[in-house]
Amino acid sequence: MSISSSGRTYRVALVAHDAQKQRMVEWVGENRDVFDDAKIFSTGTTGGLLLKSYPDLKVTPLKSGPLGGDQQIGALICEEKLDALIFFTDPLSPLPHDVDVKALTRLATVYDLPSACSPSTANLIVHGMRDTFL
Ligand SMILES: O=C(CO)COP(=O)(O)O
Repeated sequence: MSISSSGRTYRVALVAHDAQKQRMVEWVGENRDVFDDAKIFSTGTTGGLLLKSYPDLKVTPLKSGPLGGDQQIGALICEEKLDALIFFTDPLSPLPHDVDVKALTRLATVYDLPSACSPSTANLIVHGMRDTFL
């Protein structure tokens, strides 16, 4: 059964910091039933890796995170063009664009967008996606 069988296409942002990128690729692979027909927005490097592993996914890669990609995803949240944000963050490394990361997660809260910063919480969101959209 496809995600759009409910008549709606799920719109999700998938973002991962470097130390979490491999986990993100694996996690998407584990949840292909949810993502096969979803409209996916990603920061540049994350999106490139997802497309390399799964060329048939509908991924729109934006700018790389440190070059404004987080802010582009934040803009999509403000415009209410996303249904969820899955952002595998790296809590153990300093980042040059930490303020952008904070702004992005803050906007997800401002707009009460379902969001997850780790795989276990992301699993709960895809569980909900299956219930709502499959
Ligand atoms: O830095 C990021 C999010 O803050 C991710 O960006 P990339 O996917 O371009 O590495």
